[in-house]
Amino acid sequence: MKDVFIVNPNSGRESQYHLMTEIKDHFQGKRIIIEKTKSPGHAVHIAQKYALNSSEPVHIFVCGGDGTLHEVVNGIAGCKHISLSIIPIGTGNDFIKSFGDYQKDDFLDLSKYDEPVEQKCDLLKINGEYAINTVSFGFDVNVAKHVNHFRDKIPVGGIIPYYVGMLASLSKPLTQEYKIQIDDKKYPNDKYTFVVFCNGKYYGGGYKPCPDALIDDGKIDVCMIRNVKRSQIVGLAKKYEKGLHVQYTDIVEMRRGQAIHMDTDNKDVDVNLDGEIRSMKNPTVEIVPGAIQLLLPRK
Ligand SMILES: Nc1ncnc2c1ncn2[C@@H]1O[C@H](COP(=O)(O)OP(=O)(O)OP(=O)(O)O)[C@@H](O)[C@H]1O
Repeated sequence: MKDVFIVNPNSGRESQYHLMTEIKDHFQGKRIIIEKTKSPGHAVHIAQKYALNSSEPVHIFVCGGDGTLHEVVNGIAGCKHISLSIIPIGTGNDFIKSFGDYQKDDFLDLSKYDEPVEQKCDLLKINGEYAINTVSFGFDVNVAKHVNHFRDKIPVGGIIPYYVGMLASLSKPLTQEYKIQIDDKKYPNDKYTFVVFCNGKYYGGGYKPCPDALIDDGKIDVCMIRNVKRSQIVGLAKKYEKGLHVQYTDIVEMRRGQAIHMDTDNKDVDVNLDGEIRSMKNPTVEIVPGAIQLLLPRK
């Protein structure tokens, strides 16, 4: 088995220093490969190199945040000879929060990957691109856009960019109109504030749109929140953080399915895939069961 570290050198500079020291200590005398990304999108190509060029088993450690994880997943989806471990040195690292039995430090401890726990993981596929955690439309996409914009200007870590993004988004319209079809069921045209499709449970720096989502159930969990008023958003956000919004059945609808179509009237809409923003019209989201072999740290 070949061990390959794909590292975003811009992610968590302090944790990165510790990680490099730990890699040297832990793998002393063993052959490992460290691949540092050079630009956004590069991690896809690095991962593809190992996915396509050989059938020798490869253990990829993705070292970064959810953005780097998203890229690596897009390079290796469906490749049976690649296993993936996540070393969360990014800012939000929302995907690993779905593993409730683990703390972040467990993922950072390289000695815990000597006898790892195998875990199959589904992926979401939307118009040809994969997402491992969430795909979403609406208010949170505006927030994510502002978060990315703010981080480009002021390199502040932690939760601050998410709060700034939230405040900036409150000045924009809070709803968009969509026609949604989940498997065979069509939902009437309606105004939605959030539409979130989940494989993992958390996104956006710790919000919990689909508290019951499982990464290996072959299903997409769906959270649709209709027409929230500006005066309701802060109260709702507090509940949303804990996954308690599901109680508001007058505005919140929770569903589960395998294929979802969004009719956007042929207009381009912004979509958030694991924190990366894309623009698409009439997208279809499907589940791809067991597309990734995860190796989790030993418990
Ligand atoms: N060498 C690089 N230079 C500039 N940007 C890079 C480089 N390598 C990767 N990136 C980009 O950096 C973005 C953010 O990285 P990443 O997701 O690893 O950290 P983060 O944003 O701190 O974490 P999180 O997404 O969990 O909040 C990714 O979208 C990726 O495309």
